[in-house]
Amino acid sequence: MEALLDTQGLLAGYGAAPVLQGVDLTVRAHELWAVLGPNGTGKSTLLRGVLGMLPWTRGTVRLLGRERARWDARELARRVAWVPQTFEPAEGFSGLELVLMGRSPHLGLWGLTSERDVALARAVLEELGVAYLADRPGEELSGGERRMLLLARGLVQEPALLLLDEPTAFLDVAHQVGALARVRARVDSGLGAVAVLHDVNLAAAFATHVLLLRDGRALAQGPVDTVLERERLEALYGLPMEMALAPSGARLFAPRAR
Ligand SMILES: Nc1ncnc2c1ncn2[C@@H]1O[C@H](COP(=O)(O)OP(=O)(O)OP(=O)(O)O)[C@@H](O)[C@H]1O
Repeated sequence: MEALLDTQGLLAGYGAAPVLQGVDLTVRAHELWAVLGPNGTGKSTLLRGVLGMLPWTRGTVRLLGRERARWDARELARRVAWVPQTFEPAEGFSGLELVLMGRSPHLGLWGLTSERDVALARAVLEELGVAYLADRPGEELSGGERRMLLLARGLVQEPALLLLDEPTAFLDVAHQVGALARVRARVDSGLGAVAVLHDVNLAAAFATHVLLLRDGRALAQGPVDTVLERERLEALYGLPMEMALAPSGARLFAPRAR
């Protein structure tokens, strides 16, 4: 199966010194990669580097089999969606209109949305349990409501590859689980996804694979069940950790408080 994303030896940064120091990552359809690591370690930089949004990157980045530099931006936006950490909605747009912006790479010459586009946007809002946001003014929304709209915008884009930067930040626990469950359902149907997360237990529950990133390098990467281990998480965060088995069989990780 052709990789949706393939980076080899990715170096990327903003100033003189690289933040990413040679990351290799291959993501295929049916895979949800969680990227875990301490603050400032390069997780968002990895997503931005993949998308070509940084002052400089070295190494190779291939998206759907083609070098990133050879993609036309609009063509790429039909295949790859990015859900950033935050956004400031321009004034005067409703929740539905903000979500519909995800359809723009698919629209024709005049940029007019069709009934199908609107139906799709409403269906995604419904699926995420936030249909009530459709008619709300974007600038009035809370942090969590904005996050749900960002995710909805990424999903209506109908990408082959979805890149999510902390999609669960600001969400209550029900919306965290709801959002990742919807992403995972699409991954099971053939989407490929990369999600920067801070919650190890959400990664354990929803990811198929994990990349542990520390100081711009991969500490470990691979299938979630083999890579997520207490000792590795201790090395990742520099903190004593505990692991327990829930009655369901799920592994639960927590920092050791004392
Ligand atoms: N626009 C920028 N210009 C210069 N340096 C930056 C810029 N954005 C990020 N950095 C630096 O790059 C490093 C990695 O940042 P990045 O945002 O990738 O970290 P992260 O792992 O996503 O962190 P967090 O978990 O805190 O979101 C940090 O040292 C940060 O200060």
